[in-house]
Parts: sequence; structure tokens; C-alpha cells
Amino acid sequence: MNAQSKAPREDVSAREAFRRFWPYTRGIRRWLVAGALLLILAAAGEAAAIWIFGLITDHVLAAGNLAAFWTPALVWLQLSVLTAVASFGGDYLTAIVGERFLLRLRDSVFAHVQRLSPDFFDRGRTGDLMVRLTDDVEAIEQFVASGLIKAVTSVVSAVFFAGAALYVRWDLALVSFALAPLFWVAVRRFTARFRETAVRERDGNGALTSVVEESLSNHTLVQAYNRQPAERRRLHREGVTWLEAKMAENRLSALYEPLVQVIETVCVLLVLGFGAWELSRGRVTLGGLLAFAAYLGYLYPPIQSLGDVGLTASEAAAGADRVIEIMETPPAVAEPPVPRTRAARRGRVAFDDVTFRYPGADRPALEGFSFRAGPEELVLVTGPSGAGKSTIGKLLLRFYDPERGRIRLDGVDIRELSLTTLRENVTVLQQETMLFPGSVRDNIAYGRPDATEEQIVAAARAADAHDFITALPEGYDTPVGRQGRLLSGGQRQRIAIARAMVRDAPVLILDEPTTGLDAPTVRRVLGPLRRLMAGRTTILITHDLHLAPDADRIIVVGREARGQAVASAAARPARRPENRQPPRKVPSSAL
Ligand SMILES: Nc1ncnc2c1ncn2[C@@H]1O[C@H](COP(=O)(O)OP(=O)(O)OP(=O)(O)O)[C@@H](O)[C@H]1O
Repeated sequence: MNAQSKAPREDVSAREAFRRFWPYTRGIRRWLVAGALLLILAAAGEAAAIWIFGLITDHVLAAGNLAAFWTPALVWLQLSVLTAVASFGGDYLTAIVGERFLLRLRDSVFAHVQRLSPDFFDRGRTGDLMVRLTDDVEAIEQFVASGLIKAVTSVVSAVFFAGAALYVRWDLALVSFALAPLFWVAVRRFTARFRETAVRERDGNGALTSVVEESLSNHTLVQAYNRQPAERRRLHREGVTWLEAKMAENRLSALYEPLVQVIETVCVLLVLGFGAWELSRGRVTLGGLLAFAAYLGYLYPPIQSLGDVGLTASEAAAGADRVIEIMETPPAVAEPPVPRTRAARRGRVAFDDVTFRYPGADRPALEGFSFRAGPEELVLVTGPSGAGKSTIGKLLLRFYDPERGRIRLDGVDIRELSLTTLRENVTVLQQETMLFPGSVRDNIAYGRPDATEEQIVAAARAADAHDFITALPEGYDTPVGRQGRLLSGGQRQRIAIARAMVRDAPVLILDEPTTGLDAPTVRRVLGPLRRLMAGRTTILITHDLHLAPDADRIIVVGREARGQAVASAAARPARRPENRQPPRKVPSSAL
């Protein structure tokens, strides 16, 4: 199953989302507690300051007694400094906890995504995946880490201010608390709707980012086929869907705040009316009444903030659905329980009666396929398009496991090797030369980041790339651009050959290494390719028979008449041309 496909998603409740992501706070929980305690201290400081304000009103302002002002004023000043420090510390720790949580969760989701099969990426939409790794992960943080602190401090602050209000005038307090359930009703009604709109908004955001990503990464195709208006319309359509979802969300938040304010005003007016009556009868002092009103004023923000936590929880649950969906997509292959981390590095490859079907495909891409390739052998794999040739490389690299049969490297089933060890032993040179944005040097050293300058240059020389690289404006430091687009196809190919040389693996898979290159360029890369193949087991997947004379064996992967894709190993020794020159091997000491 593919997380990015449109399969119906199981909704996750906020509680489940919390339970699921709470373990990511391991190690930072003490900071979480410290942050919450500091914020509670700040709330207590504010409550005490209001108390002093009431005292000053009664004993200084109402009594006109300046002498009584200094002591409470000094205490108030000290309290406000203490409150400021506690509030700073609390906010800072909350931010640290939130950001660390975010970092850890994003790292973990990304690490999982990296283990998924190529099929997951081929079927899914990159833009949507990007939104899941950024916005959705952030929404979860807003709830689980900072949201939790906010909820705890809001509850404690509400208890403080409610307690203080009760202490000052319990009867007045009870009158105002009688309206508290109104808040709950408002919050509950809004939370459910908010959840719905949040899910739509997140999906819309993913779809919009996907269109931008797809359109920009295929800009040449778009321009060459005059598809700009169609792409603009596609973006606009997704933009409108997102706008509608966003507006529904904004409408709800815009409605929620004034509604809460109206409820607040009703409370305050009720208290003031009742208070004025009590004041006129001399049952409460002006200072007492003002302090009481202030406590109520301070009581509403934490209650409102609890409501906000409810809304954040809805958004987080919507994000959590999307993140959990990825986390629950199983990797196509698993590391063995006790992986072997050493291989003989001789390069003996064997496919024994291998049958493989792509996930969701109704017929096998390879069926009962067997072949062997030994050290220093060049096995050429050819056959019609779609017959399963490239699949051989994907299975050897263990992007997928066969349904039946087994694949061995130096006599060991590749399922027993650690994935790292296996992939250190097999280098692939793909049909489409993949370069990473970065310099020429970074790209050559991509498979072996600790490669020395001499090794990089030796590989570039052997790949016949050194001369054109030194002629580039910044030599080995020249940026190659996105997917190496600043270089020509032949240059990209030679850099990829140099990269494979630096990697120096005993098994080499060349998947259509000359596709897309014109005849002179093909002739130009043949020499470097031969040097790369020297001393290794090479599986050359190609329609192009330029290298056929060099092959030790040719395997024809074919389709049988019944229309099923069947790979048959019609292996036959290739005729070795008399004039075949032994390839010059790049001394491994130089690599
Ligand atoms: N990710 C995938 N999911 C489902 N089917 C796939 C997937 N990748 C390839 N296939 C199918 O598997 C079959 C073999 O594909 P493969 O890429 O191995 O063919 P090939 O012989 O290398 O073709 P070509 O010469 O055109 O590159 C094809 O029918 C193809 O449609």
C-alpha cells in the first residue's frame, strides 16, 4: 500500500495522536516539567501582584495615605521582576522542548521514509510528502510538546485565579463561574468542525505543493509542449480548493474568538452589576471589587487558551493521520535479525529461479529467472522493453525481495547481508544519470565521502572527465546544477563513471549506460566504461550492442507468446573478438 495514494485514511483521535508521539519527548521531559513549573510560577506572581493592587487601592488610594504606598509598591516591583524572569525561562524552555521534539520527530519520519521502496516514491507525490515532513510534523509538535505545556499552565493558572476570586468573594465568583459551561459548549462544537476543515486544509496544502513541485521539476517538458496555461490552471484549481479549506478554517477561528469575547463580556457585566450592588450596600470595598474583576480578567485567557489547545489538537490529529500513514508503510525489505557485515568482495553473483512481482502488479516482472556472473565477467542482459531487465538490478540491490527463489553474492543469500554491506558491494550506473546539486568533486566522491583528492582526480582521469572538468569555470568546484543540468549528457555520464570508480565495488550494474547519448558521445564513454568494468563483475543491461563484442555472455530476457512477462536466461557465450584489448584497470591503490 502506498501512503500517498488516495486510499481512505483511518482518522486518529487527538488522544491517540498524543499517545503515539509522546515517546518522542523522552530525554527532554525534565525540561518540559521545568518549563511548566516556571510558567506556573509566573502565573502565581501575577495573582499575587493583583492582590497587592487591591491592597493599594483600599489602603493608599481610597484612604489617601501615601505613607502606606512604599512597602507594597516595593514588593510589587520585586514580584514583577520575579514574574518576568520566570515567564522568560518558561517560554524559553517551552521553545527548546518544542524545537527538539520537532527535530527528533522529523528526523525519525525522514529516516523511515528513506527505508521505503522506490515504488513508494514512484507512486506518491513528492510535494505532499514534503508537507507531511514539515507542516504536519509541526502541527503534531504544537500539540504534543508546546500544547501540553500550554494546557498544564492554563489549567494551573485557571485554578489560581479562580481560587483567588473565590477567596476574595466566593458568592461573586460562583455567579461568574456559572457561565463557564458556555465556554465548554463553544469549544466542543468548534473542535469537531475545526478537525474537519484542518484535514481538508492539510490535504489541499499537500496537493498544491505537489503541483508546484511537479511543474517546476518538469519545466522543460512544460515549456517544450506549451503546457504553461494547463499547468497554471492545475495550480489555480488546487489553489482554489486550498483557499476554500483555508477560508472554512479562518471562518471558524474568526467566529470562535468574538463568541468567546461575548461570553466573557456577559460574565464581566454580571460581576460588575452584582459588585456595584454589593458596593452600594458596603459589603465589598472598591479595592476588593477591582481585584476580583482583575482575577476574572486573568481567568479568561487561560480558559480561552485551553480552548485553543483543543483546536490545536484537532489540527494535530489531522497532521498525525498523515504522518502515521507514512510511519505505518512498511519498508519493502527488512534488515536480517543478525546481519552479516562482511562479504568476500569477490563479486560472484547468482540468481536462482527468481520470481518477482511489483507491489500491486498483476503479473510477475521476472519469472523463474536464473543466471550467474563471476569475477571479471561481463554479462550483457538484453531483451525487449518492459521484459524485466532493470528489475534485475533493483533486486540485486535489494530494493525489493523476490517472491520465490534467491539471489546470492559470493555464495551468501543477499537477505543475510546487512543492506549497507550489500550496497557497498554493488554499484549501479543508472539509465538516467543522477547527479546531486553540489560541485563536481562532491558528486564524484558521493559514494565514498572520505575519498582523497588524488583518488577523485585519478577516477576522473580514468573516466576521461579530468580535461573537461579542469576547463570548467571553477574546475572541480564547479556546481553541476539541479540533476547536473549545467553539464552535457556525456559529461554527466563520465562524472557518474568516475563516481562508480571511486566507489570501487566488486559488482557493477550498468543500466543502459549509453541511452540518450549520440554516436560520437557513446564512442567517447566506451573507453571509460571498459576501464570501469575491468576487474569487476559487470551486469550490463542494454539494447545497444556496442559493447556486445566485449561480453563474456549474453542473456536475453524475453516475453513469451502468451503475453506474460517472462525472463528466460538464454545465456550463451559471446564470441570474443580476436582484437579485444584487455581493459586497463585503474589501480585500486589510486582509488
Ligand atoms: N514500480 C513498478 N510497479 C509496477 N510495475 C513496474 C514497476 N516498475 C516496473 N514495472 C513493470 O515491470 C516490468 C519490467 O520492468 P523493467 O523496468 O524491469 O523493464 P525493462 O526490461 O528494463 O524495460 P526497458 O528496456 O524499457 O527499460 C514492466 O512491465 C514494467 O511495467
